[in-house]
Amino acid sequence: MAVQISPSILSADFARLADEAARVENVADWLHVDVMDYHFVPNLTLGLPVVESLLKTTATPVDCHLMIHDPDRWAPDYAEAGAASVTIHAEAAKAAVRTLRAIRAAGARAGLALNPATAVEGYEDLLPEIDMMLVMTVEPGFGGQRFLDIVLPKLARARALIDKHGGEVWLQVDGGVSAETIERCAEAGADVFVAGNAVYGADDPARAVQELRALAERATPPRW
Ligand SMILES: O=C(CO)[C@H](O)[C@H](O)COP(=O)(O)O
Repeated sequence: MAVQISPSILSADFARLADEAARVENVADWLHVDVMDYHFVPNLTLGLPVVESLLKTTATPVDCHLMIHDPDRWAPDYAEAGAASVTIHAEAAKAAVRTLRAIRAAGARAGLALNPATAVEGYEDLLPEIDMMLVMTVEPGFGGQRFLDIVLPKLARARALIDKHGGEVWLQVDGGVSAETIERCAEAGADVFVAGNAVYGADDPARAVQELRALAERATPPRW
């Protein structure tokens, strides 16, 4: 699987989202949109109406990460709106299988996110239901946090479980991903890299995406 970079608009200027999306168009593989509801995480960002507007302004596939209390209620709506990927949190979903199937039925890729303290082993049986696993390397809620390297062994275990399963499940990493940390994530087996501050905090976000991609490609084990 080729390395994919997903800039997080959490670190972008929310008053100029269309322009901010355009700064990485044709360079980034995805646009990562963090939906936070002030219940599942202690921060509030944006919801479905903003995502619907953003979808009209960008050609980059949108990767919605739902950090919300009730993903079972809302996740299918994001897929129906046109998000190409919708990720729900294992800690929040009460009907994960039904919700993941509803995301797929609406035409989007279905993702399952795990907080730093959530064990991947408890979710092995859900691998046939997902297109991507997201391993958080910060506590979700805010951009610009310090990368939690204690999560790297879990990332490697997730890679091993995915390889054992044998399906086409991508492994995404999110939180503190930067030029200093991305190589360790790639070595542990991640193939989709979310970066907020490292992209939108840079003078030239498109160049930052290219540099992150080059670092990840160089560090990706040859088996891909
Ligand atoms: O999900 C998130 C926070 O909960 C963000 O996607 C993530 O933190 C990106 O920001 P940065 O790369 O600056 O850490």
